[in-house]
Amino acid sequence: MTVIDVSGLSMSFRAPVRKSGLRAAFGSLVRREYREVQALDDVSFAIEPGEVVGFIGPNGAGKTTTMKILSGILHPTSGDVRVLESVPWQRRTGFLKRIAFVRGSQPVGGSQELTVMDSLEYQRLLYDVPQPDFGSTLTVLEDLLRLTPLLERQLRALSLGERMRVGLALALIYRPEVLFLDEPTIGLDVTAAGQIREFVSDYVTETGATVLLTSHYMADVGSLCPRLILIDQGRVEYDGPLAELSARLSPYKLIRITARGGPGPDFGEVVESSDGMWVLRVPRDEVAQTTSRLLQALDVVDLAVEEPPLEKVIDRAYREGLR
Ligand SMILES: Nc1ncnc2c1ncn2[C@@H]1O[C@H](COP(=O)(O)OP(=O)(O)OP(=O)(O)O)[C@@H](O)[C@H]1O
Repeated sequence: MTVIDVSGLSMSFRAPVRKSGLRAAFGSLVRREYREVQALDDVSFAIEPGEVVGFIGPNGAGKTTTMKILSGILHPTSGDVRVLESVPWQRRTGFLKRIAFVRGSQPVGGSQELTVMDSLEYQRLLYDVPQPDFGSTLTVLEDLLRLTPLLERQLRALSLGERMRVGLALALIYRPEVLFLDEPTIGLDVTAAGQIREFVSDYVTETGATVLLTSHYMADVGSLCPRLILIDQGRVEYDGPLAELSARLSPYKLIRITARGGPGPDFGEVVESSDGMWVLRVPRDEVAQTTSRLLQALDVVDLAVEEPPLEKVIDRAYREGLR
């Protein structure tokens, strides 16, 4: 069974046009002008059970709009969508209990006066989680998200990183099968972001959940998502393995070499060098041959072949497009 099936999805918003200045402000009270924003234009993709898919694109590409539609918050202008065989915007209780939508920009809603434990209890009642399941899931989440010291704290007193951990716990306490994660590491420091990534990876391994994840941080995408869907101006530009996108956009690999004397100019373009270490940019189909020549010609201490940094690949995709 396909978990997420999207076909010909389009969404346009009618946004009021407001000109600046007092006269224009009064004018808009009498006669409102609108402009049409085409956020999604004929988007199609399918996601199978247990897949973790990175949904990436520049600002305003349509990622959050798609997630809102898939989680039943927005009704699209047109198109067919099935998530767990349900139409999301019909918001059937049975469906809502099987999915979760977590936004890094606002991970915990509701009354900020409640403690974390009260909020978890509230979720238990709302989602009808049997007490034994609640207890066992909470034990796992406490451990994976290091929640124990936070349980008696009020939501309003949590730091950004703590809010994200709590937001995930609130979303996962009812064990959803499909997880929509919108920028789960936004604003977090390197360590906190790494912990969230590790948690998502463990959760997926343990539960087999299906995940659609947006992020502007390539570390999230690179470490969690074997498959990428790249969207730009509301249209899907790429859907496939991460490695293939890399190969398509960057016909080079990097050879990182530590050697006495240095490689010299005839082995490839040197893109970085320091203290006996050089990074060479070499066409993909010449990597094996260049590596063997390097090993024969030089006193090599260390050698590694690397993909170009994902940031560079994606930046190129955003700036130059894929068509
Ligand atoms: N409620 C709305 N009314 C009018 N336009 C909207 C509304 N919501 C989104 N849009 C527009 O739809 C387009 C897609 O927005 P969306 O938030 O889905 O982008 P995004 O890919 O999530 O961007 P970001 O990476 O900046 O979060 C943008 O042009 C945005 O301005």
